[in-house]
Amino acid sequence: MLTASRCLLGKELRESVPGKLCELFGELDNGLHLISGLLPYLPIPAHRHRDRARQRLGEIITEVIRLRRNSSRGAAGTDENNDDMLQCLINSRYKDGCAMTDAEIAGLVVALMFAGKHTSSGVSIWTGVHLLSNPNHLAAVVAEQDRLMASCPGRTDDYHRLDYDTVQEMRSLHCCVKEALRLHSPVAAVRQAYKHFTVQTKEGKAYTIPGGHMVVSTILVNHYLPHIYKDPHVFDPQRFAPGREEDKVAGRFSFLSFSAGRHACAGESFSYTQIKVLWSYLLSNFEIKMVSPFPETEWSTVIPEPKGKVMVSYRRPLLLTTVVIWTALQKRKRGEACPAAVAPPPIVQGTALVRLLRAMARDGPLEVIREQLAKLGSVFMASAPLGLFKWTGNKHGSCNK
Ligand code: HEM
Repeated sequence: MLTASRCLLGKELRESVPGKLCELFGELDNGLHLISGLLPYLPIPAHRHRDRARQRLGEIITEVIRLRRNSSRGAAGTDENNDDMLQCLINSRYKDGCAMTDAEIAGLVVALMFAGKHTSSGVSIWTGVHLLSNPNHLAAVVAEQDRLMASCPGRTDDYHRLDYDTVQEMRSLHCCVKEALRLHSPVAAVRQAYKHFTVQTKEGKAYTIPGGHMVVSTILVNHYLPHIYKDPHVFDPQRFAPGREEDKVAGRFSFLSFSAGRHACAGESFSYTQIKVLWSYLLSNFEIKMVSPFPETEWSTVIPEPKGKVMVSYRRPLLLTTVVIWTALQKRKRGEACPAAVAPPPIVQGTALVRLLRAMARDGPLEVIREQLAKLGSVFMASAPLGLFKWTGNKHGSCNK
């Protein structure tokens, strides 16, 4: 919700009313029952709450649109400071040169937020569940994170800043998200046939779809066809890697999670980026283990999410390391005795120094940390086999082990 609201609705709403937005979108969710598909305005409490929330959302968003339109640059429709979807829609023009009304814009951004909410969160959870249950794939993704973070262009100023290009390079993580999508596609594609047409099965049997009929593409069934996907029930992200590319085996309709054709999902690229940013952040900062059993699928909801709670345990070794060493640095600065040895947990190994600086950079400007290190004149030594991380030898001579 937070990343989507920043990208789609803009920084005003992301920063000023994030809790309120979550609550209002939650009310929209609660108004989505199976009966809503048949009788969307049935006067039941869930629908009343939904409609009230929609109205409130409309008011909040149109207020932002009004402020932007009235601001000097917003009035010209070219406010480059607002790099979000809301501003794109404000700036857009119909073919006859007319701008969209505030109500149209508000309706579109609410629809976009809603289209991506459960789909992306469901796939994020499935991606995590599969990754945490497959140590080999998890190790490959973590190694990819380490490699890409080490060469991320933003690292000197703010080591942890992810940029768009780096996210696009996360091939292993991308394949894992795609494989989670294949196994747990959240949406079915529904189309109306305008004129009759014939389809043929691979055995050569022909079926005619009469014009006017609704056609539901059972994406999940397609994704488990063994002549397209080898061992279709197995989580195997490598099936999308060069050389195998099973998502192309049956032509351009082999992989259908985002549907296809003119009305394919408009948010495909955004979803991948969002889910990858989320897992990149979690995997770079936490050691996570799944402690609940592999979840079953909840088929009774509109979007099949994991049934029940998925429980994980997590710890933040970098933070611990940072706190221990940062505290010692501060003591040193004040001229107090510092510990003879600092021994963070065994997780601190080969890339410890890089990771340490990265973690420290989050607590304060890197310049300050560099200054601290220079003042101290310390040498950090990573002792990988023992998992110890010590500092030694400084010009004051009091701390040499
Ligand atoms: C993992 C996440 C997502 C999945 C699996 C997904 C899947 C789909 C599918 C299958 C359709 C086509 C439905 C049909 O053919 O009847 C669709 C349509 C659409 N999606 Fe998504 N979606 C996701 C995320 C998003 C996001 C984040 C956005 C917006 C930011 C979005 C915006 C849309 C829109 C606007 C359409 C309608 C396109 C049209 O009718 O022309 N989706 N999505």
